[in-house]
Amino acid sequence: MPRGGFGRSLGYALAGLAHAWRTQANLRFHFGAALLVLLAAFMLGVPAGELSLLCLTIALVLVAEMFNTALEAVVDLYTRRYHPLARVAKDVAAGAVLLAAINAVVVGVLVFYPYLMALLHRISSAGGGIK
Ligand SMILES: Nc1ncnc2c1ncn2[C@@H]1O[C@H](COP(=O)(O)OP(=O)(O)OP(=O)(O)O)[C@@H](O)[C@H]1O
Repeated sequence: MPRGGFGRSLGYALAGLAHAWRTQANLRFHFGAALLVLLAAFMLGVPAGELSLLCLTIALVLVAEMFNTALEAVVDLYTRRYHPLARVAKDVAAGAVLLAAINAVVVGVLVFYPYLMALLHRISSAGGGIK
């Protein structure tokens, strides 16, 4: 049965996601790290506002990775030979992913720091109580 415009577009978008997932080890790594971060946030009781910030930050990294993959494909479509502009395009796209990843580390430290400190404090207080 032929799909309508929206169904077709959704299918293409999902195919793009599946292709990136299959071919990009970095995307799988970032996704796995994101799941661990979200799990830790739930366990530490990080509230919804800060959880949203973490989700936005994670999405920024994954979206940058997807655009990097798309740009690599376009460059490779244009030329497989060495070209200084091809290098610039790929390096700048990779730099964008790096920036997003550095931002994610900074946001992660800022969000998790007080919760980790509180947890350490609780653990050390409990240890003191046992003596
Ligand atoms: N056609 C080209 N001309 C010049 N330099 C290129 C070209 N293709 C790749 N490079 C250089 O090699 C680097 C790696 O390119 P490549 O396409 O292998 O990206 P990658 O990040 O290794 O890909 P993937 O994300 O699929 O692992 C680029 O960042 C660029 O510096």
